[in-house]
Amino acid sequence: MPAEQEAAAVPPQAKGSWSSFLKSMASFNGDLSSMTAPAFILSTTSLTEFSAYWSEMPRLLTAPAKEPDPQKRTMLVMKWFISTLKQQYASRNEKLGSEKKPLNPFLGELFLGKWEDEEGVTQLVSEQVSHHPPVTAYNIHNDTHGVRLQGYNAQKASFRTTIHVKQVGHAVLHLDKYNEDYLITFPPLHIEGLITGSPYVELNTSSYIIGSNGYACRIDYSGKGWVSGTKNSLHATVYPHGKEKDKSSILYTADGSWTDSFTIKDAKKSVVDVYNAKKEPKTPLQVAPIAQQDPLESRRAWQRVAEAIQKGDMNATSYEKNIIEEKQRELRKREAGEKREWERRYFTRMESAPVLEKLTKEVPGGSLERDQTNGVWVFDGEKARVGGGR
Ligand SMILES: CC(C)CCC[C@@H](C)[C@H]1CC[C@H]2[C@@H]3[C@@H](O)C=C4C[C@@H](O)CC[C@]4(C)[C@H]3CC[C@]12C
Repeated sequence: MPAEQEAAAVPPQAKGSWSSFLKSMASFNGDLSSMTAPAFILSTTSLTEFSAYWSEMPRLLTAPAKEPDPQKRTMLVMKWFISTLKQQYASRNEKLGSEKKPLNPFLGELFLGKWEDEEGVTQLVSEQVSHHPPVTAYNIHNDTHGVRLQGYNAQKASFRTTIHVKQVGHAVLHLDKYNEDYLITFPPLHIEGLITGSPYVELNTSSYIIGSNGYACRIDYSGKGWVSGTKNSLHATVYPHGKEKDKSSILYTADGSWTDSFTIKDAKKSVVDVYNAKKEPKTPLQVAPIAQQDPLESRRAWQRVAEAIQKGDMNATSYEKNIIEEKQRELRKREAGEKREWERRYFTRMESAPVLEKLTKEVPGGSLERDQTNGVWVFDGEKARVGGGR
């Protein structure tokens, strides 16, 4: 990297703090929440909000529920999943010019909202169910089409020339009409552009979608690389369980870019669909005005921190963050004294999860990794009915 190109995107007054940040990464302990980043890279959005990326185009989420053929349904689940990647991994870069460090949610933090469009109402509940390690759980459901997505995720990071993140956890898409489940695993990622001060996410290796209908999908990710390759590329295949390596069993393929467009072909290599991420219309998420939100709701709880970050006032940011952290420490102390755990508002830790366990066995090297997510988390409909409110 030529010296003059180094940290080119870093504001002049932040060059010192960016190089200190890069140096501090050499002793990074893998805990993303404890990473102290310079002000210009801080986001005003909490990780609990990221759960909304799963359904910004409800039409694609509900499409599999309308398809009677199980192979095509699996292909439509694949199409929806790939369509969410741009929002999940590239939207901050596109909107803000670089990836940012999200706010680290506190235990019990909530993010609630809904999408209303021609698909009916699609409801979102996102809750921080664990602080050590940080785990976010979510439930997204559309009763008009009998579609439910629930999942939880944690991140395990390491530093080798850049930040590498392994995602732990999974999501399950359930279709009522076919009583079908699709286990979704998450791709590992790494941060590019760290040296130049304009970080962005690139996805690595592969992730899986395993249907209880006997079909599965593997998505391979590749990026620009040192010598060749194209940014944000993917190659995906749909195949019957156990036939991942058998080319003659491939039912559908998808090739292209998860930030631009990809083409889906059938077994005869005929084009079935071309998805263009730049043209697909999104439905805006509706979130209650801050004044009407529960005190645990993300935008209300972080309001003063977000204002301080926006002003670039680091002293006020630390002061306001400290108030939240102090309150959390007090709560944990009280719970320890009373020998009880924080009561999650919408989710419950499950001792046994037979459907998940069965589908996980179909993922090469798959395991539920309960110890890394403080348990297996499921949406608790009864809790939501009794105390969930909105
Ligand atoms: C920018 C850099 C200097 C700081 C590192 C920030 C780091 C903690 C952020 C960067 C990207 C974030 C990913 C994000 O791309 C998307 C998702 C998908 C979502 O479903 C779950 C959260 C996750 C994995 C974010 C975690 C925090 C990441 C790694």
